[in-house]
Amino acid sequence: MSTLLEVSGVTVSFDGFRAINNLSFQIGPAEMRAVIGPNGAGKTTFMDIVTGKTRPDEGHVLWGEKSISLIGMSEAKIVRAGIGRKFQKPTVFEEQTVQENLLMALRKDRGPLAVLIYKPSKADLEHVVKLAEEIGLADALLRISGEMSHGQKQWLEIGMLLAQDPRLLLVDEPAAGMTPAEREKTTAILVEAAKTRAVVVVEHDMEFVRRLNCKVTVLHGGAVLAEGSLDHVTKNQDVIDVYLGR
Ligand SMILES: Nc1ncnc2c1ncn2[C@@H]1O[C@H](COP(=O)(O)OP(=O)(O)OP(=O)(O)O)[C@@H](O)[C@H]1O
Repeated sequence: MSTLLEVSGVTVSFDGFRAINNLSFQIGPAEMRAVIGPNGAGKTTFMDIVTGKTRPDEGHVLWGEKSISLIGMSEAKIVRAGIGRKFQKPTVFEEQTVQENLLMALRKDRGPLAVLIYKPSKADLEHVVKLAEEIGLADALLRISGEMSHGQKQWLEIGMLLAQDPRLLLVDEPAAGMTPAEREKTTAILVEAAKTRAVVVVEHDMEFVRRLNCKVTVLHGGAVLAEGSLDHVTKNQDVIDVYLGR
């Protein structure tokens, strides 16, 4: 398997406490991966490292075919390199419609003047329709985003990230606060997205992880405790002891 992201021997300490401890793992170019683990396992810190928010003390974070180091790269440059991150709370422009939000996400030139004089091209409008179909909001293009449900806002934000066509999408607890029906639809959106890019989902909800039907990495104490299918890792006694059995 070729590698899109390689994290090797990464360590991060906060005031002497090792939040990430010699962490190593790899993600392939079009794969879905779930990352699970108890509170404080280092899941958020791992995403902070990959997106350039936190700089590791040791180790390598290599990206793409050319194995470019992401360490020391600015957060904006990492986004441009093709890494998108979805935080837990949706951050759509509430007063704008779904279409306007998606158009804004597509825009390459975001300078103030460019925004003022922007008229969407036919190609941009068609692209937005396609994105809206991918996130199940094709019938909601003209709806004001702030009036939609929590789940719909989350899908819109996923669509806004997909508009940037990232090669890796990091998604933090997408199922939180969703109804069972919304969770199911979220699974479908992410599974579809992972056909053409890597998608890494951090999630506590085991039913959600099961439906993603993918390789699972269990973090504990800032390192990989177990890795494999969900059935494989949930049978692991260490995983039961530190996470599932609690
Ligand atoms: N900026 C920081 N300063 C000090 N300690 C930190 C900082 N960021 C994270 N930590 C600590 O590092 C450890 C790992 O935290 P992290 O948030 O990555 O865990 P997590 O697996 O995402 O947990 P959760 O499931 O609760 O979100 C925790 O013990 C946390 O308190």
